[in-house]
Amino acid sequence: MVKVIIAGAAGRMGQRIAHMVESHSGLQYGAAFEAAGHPEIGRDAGELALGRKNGVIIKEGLESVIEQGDVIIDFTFHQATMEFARIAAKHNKAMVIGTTGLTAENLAELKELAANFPCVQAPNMSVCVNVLFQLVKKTAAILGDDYDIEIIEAHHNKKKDAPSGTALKLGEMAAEGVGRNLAEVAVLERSGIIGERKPNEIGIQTIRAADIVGEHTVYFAGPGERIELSHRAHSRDHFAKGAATAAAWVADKDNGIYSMFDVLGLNDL
Ligand SMILES: NC(=O)c1ccc[n+]([C@@H]2O[C@H](COP(=O)([O-])OP(=O)(O)OC[C@H]3O[C@@H](n4cnc5c(N)ncnc54)[C@H](O)[C@@H]3O)[C@@H](O)[C@H]2O)c1
Ligand SMILES: O=C(O)C1=N[C@H](C(=O)O)CCC1
Repeated sequence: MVKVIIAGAAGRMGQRIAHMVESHSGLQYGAAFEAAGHPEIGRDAGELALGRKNGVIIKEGLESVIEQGDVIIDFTFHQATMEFARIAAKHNKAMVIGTTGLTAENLAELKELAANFPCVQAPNMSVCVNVLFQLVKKTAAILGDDYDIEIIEAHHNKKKDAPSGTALKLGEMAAEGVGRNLAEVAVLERSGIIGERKPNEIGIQTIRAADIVGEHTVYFAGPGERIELSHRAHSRDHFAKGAATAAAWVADKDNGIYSMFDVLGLNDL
């Protein structure tokens, strides 16, 4: 049985991950922790997330629970994630990182740290979104340079990072498909007299509203017609289920960075 430590256990994702860990036959809810000063510290994590006590008390900080689990599942905030990755590297504990908003510097440091622990890192852990990533790359490769690529994402009004990690990954996959570097062609905002659209741009636009769980559409628009590839999340459960699947998968892997393509066997599509 793989024992899981849930970071940010009182958060929106932390609570849904508790359900998916409890219902996974190979996982056990080992420990839970929250940020210093969080009002749920000291509370039974099961009572909070599952509606029944499970004896896992929400503690303060990762160091206080690091020996109580085998895999840390982290859906928190990018600076906290990096702090946890440094601790995981020190203790050789596996990690599943779903937190988005990691900078290029964060990702470079994570890659170095992962020489000391096995780590699955992905901006979206849903099966359908990971299939969509591959479909977008294939579609971009088939249609080529004659089609304008634009991405729109919509999320709830509590989300802190923009564009979403998923939208950025969709942009990367589309860019790969047409042989471009997203960092060179991404357009994240348009306002004023901006002139005509450059043919190689990949636009990514953001909507934040109410309780939208997560929606992404990629446009491939040519003269007189377009394809729209969309994913709409109905709940957070498919992200949480993906995180649980990744935790069970990564527990016995060699040190290094893995993606959900590795976990789901989607690399060779
Ligand atoms: N990869 C995916 O599939 C996926 C899916 C959904 C959300 N996310 C990402 O997960 C992250 C969290 O999303 P959310 O909606 O659950 O946010 P949230 O704000 O509801 O939860 C985050 C939790 O982390 C806790 N936290 C912050 N700093 C901490 C620290 N230093 N130590 C311990 N706990 C800390 C907060 O107190 C909070 O409870 C975001 O980056 C989001 O984009 C990823
Ligand atoms: O609710 C969020 O926050 C989500 N974040 C991820 C992202 O930024 O792509 C995945 C979808 C939900």
